[in-house]
Amino acid sequence: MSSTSHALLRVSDLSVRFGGIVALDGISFDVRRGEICGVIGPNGAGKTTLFNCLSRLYTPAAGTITFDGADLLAKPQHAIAAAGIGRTFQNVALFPAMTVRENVMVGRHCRTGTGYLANAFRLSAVRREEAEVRQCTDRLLTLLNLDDMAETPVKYLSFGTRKRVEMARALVAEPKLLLLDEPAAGLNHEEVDALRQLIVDVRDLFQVTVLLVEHHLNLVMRVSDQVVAMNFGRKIADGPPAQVQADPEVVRAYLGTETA
Ligand SMILES: Nc1ncnc2c1ncn2[C@@H]1O[C@H](COP(=O)(O)OP(=O)(O)OP(=O)(O)O)[C@@H](O)[C@H]1O
Repeated sequence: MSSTSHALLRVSDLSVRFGGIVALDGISFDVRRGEICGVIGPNGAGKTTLFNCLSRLYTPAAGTITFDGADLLAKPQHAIAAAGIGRTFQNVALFPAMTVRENVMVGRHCRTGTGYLANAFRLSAVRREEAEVRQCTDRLLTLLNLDDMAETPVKYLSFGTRKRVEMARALVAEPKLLLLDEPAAGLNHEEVDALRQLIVDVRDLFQVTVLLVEHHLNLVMRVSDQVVAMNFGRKIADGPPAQVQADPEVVRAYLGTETA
């Protein structure tokens, strides 16, 4: 089998324009199953635009995205989680007054099937489903060391711990691909170190493929199997971290740019 046949995600010739600005200019890359892929690039390179295409917030002007053998662009945004893509947000998007367990349970919503009427009458199928959601959630809280704070409202937790809760909420839906949007933003040095370990543990435990868009070069280089470097909407390098870091075009793109 060729290496490309292992691709869970294939981005081909993707282009996005905002008026006269070309935010993505024919970008292509594959992400292989079970791997951690980091996307880097200086400010304005197009990382967020790419991320927004993958989570179906934007529809590109041209190009295709194939996820798990199917056309991702044919799916509406609300069908993404059920299709097997989970995501976290740059500015943690949890319900602050709800407990850790409640926040994580919300993430299972896309895997539940009972409808409005069944819920209104609390039929036995609903009770069975609730028990199953609770079981999945508790298993995940244990795996991510969140047991002790299951009943704590999220607003009392540190930013680093909230990121862990967000990761748990994405994972409870059993995604095949986890999209992490600048997970290191706002974290201190020790928290970034813990995050690096968490990303590796999550990949190993859940056998999930990870794509992270990140400014923190040190984290990306240490955690990724593959790094895609972008500049001005184009891919300038793609390969193992050491190779991408040493690439003359990547060095040029970052020259004079703060690299965390
Ligand atoms: N909604 C928008 N309307 C107009 N232009 C946009 C929009 N979003 C992004 N752009 C432009 O598209 C280009 C790519 O931006 P994008 O935010 O994707 O880059 P980035 O790599 O994520 O940058 P940063 O690291 O600063 O977040 C930039 O020139 C940006 O100004």
